[in-house]
Amino acid sequence: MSISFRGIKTDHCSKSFVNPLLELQRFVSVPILSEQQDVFNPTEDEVMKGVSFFSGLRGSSKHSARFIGSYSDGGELPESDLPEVCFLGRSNVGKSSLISCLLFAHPQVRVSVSSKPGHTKKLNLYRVGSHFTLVDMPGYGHGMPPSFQHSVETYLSTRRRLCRTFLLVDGDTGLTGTDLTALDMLKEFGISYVIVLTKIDKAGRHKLLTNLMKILEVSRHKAGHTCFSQPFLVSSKNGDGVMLLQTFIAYLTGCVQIKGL
Ligand SMILES: Nc1nc2c(ncn2[C@@H]2O[C@H](COP(=O)(O)OP(=O)(O)OP(=O)(O)O)[C@@H](O)[C@H]2O)c(=O)[nH]1
Repeated sequence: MSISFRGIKTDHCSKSFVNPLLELQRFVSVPILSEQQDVFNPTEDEVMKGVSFFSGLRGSSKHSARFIGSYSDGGELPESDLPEVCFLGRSNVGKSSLISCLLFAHPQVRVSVSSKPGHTKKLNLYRVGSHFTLVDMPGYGHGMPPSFQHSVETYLSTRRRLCRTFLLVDGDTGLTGTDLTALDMLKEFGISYVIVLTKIDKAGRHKLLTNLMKILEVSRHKAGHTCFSQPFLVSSKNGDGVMLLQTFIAYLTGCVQIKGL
């Protein structure tokens, strides 16, 4: 599948229609992803459909997003038949900021963000209409709550409708030792996941590319088939990559169909 993609870039959180991975590709002569690897490359029309699920507008019907609750034990979450995706990563990597950006069209939903690592102590659930649920997890590493391991492992091993885990890695810092431990855990649990590089606005192009290539190499060797081969690159500060990620989540949760997939 070809990876050409037309990006219409604006500096607005909900309007940044750009694939930062392909922007980076313009500066390297070798393909970042090989021809054989799966690529998520929706058309502009498909992106608009995906984004409409997040904005709450779908055809003539409207829906809203809401906060469901906070849970310190991964086994205590309310049962649901809706598909779910969760966001895992080091403390301060930008999980809550990304969820806030994904739910940008719903200012009534307050996602608490802090510059202090370890701010998110519980699993926080957000629901978009009656379509899917987003789960913000506590961060690992600095400021990690004592309940982290039990809570997150219970969640990952028991959640029936978990369709994908997003493992967030800081695009400016790159992979850390704790990220490698998280990759091992996901592999051990057989969890399907996708890597998301955050804070790409902070990283210079060279650093971002170096960190991205390292992640691709490690995920190829460590993760095998449980890791989706295309990482997503995002900035919650300027919205780059967010619409593409919204579309991917809408696709994973069965809300939109993407031609060729
Ligand atoms: N420049 C930049 N800063 C970001 C971005 N995303 C998050 N931040 C900042 O990073 C800090 C941590 O963001 P959070 O979203 O609270 O991170 P978290 O992963 O939920 O953190 P924990 O609660 O510790 O697990 C905040 O100061 C954010 O403003 C981004 O895309 N770009």
